[in-house]
Amino acid sequence: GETAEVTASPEANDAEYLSPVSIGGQTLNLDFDTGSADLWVFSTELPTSETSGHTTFDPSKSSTFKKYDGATWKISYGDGSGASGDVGFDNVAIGGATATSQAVELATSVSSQFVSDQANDGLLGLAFSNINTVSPTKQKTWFETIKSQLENPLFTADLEKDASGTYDFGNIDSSKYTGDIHYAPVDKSGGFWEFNSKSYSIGGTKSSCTTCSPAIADTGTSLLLVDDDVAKAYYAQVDGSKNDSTQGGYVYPCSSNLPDFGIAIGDYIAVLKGSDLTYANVDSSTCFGGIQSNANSGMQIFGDVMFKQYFAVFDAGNTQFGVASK
Ligand SMILES: O=C(CN1CCCCC1)Nc1ccc2c(c1)OCO2
Repeated sequence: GETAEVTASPEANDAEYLSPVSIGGQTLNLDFDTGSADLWVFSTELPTSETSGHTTFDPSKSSTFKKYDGATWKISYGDGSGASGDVGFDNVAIGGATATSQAVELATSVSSQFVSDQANDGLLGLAFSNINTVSPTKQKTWFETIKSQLENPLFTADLEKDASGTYDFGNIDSSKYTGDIHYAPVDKSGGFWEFNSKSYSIGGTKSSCTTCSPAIADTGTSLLLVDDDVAKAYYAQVDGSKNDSTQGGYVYPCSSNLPDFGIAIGDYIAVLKGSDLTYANVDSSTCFGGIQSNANSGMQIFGDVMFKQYFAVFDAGNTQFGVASK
């Protein structure tokens, strides 16, 4: 069976990580997103006013591209961004592994967030295809298309703080983590890599929260979006912190010593170091937290803030998600 490895390069503030993907021989830099299941790209079908700075996929230049007549797609993300367009099939290669006849969704419209993010040429969804948005027939993700060719039906994420990391497909590279991998069973019925998270710790003090929302492992989200009462409890321990609506969340003096924050991945508490829980500067003395409220959306979203501190295994063979120290 095959294995494949690809670099994941951070944008400013580690807001997102981009990886090179070859589609019909054309290489675009895509955001690998375990929180969605559409593979869509900036394309020559977009208005040129919206493609400045982006690499666009040109189906007319691919000898292997096949149009999927009548199929369309339309996606919107939790941050309010979105895109839509039409569909075709092509050969899609990542790190030397090629999925043939992979559904490739061509954008004919993208929201302003994507127009202005010139490093991002589209998304590669790694969630489950029951949430793919192609109509009239949902399409498989790249991972689902290639899974049967892989040595093992899994992939791993090793994202780094202000440095390039890797995604690996088909194998677990033991040089990338230390100690044990701690797994939680995944409920994939909602389409996400979803698991229970019924406790947390702040500065080493553990709390159980039987009413806490389930969590998803989401490489496409920068931050850690936790239930509102948990975010409140965390920042109650940070002097001078406040939930500032103009900044869009909790801010505090950059001189603060942030407490460690433990998140439950099933029965395992992964402790995130407080020293790595600041996301960005708001100004020279005010900082924006990596932990933010999910506004009680009913889902906790464990994004890149977690992946930068823990090696992650997305195991479709056993429908489980695991983390290990690194
Ligand atoms: O939207 C995303 C991630 N998304 C991945 C694809 C690119 C655009 C950003 N995350 C997200 C998920 C839930 C949210 C949220 C953001 O803000 C409030 O709730």
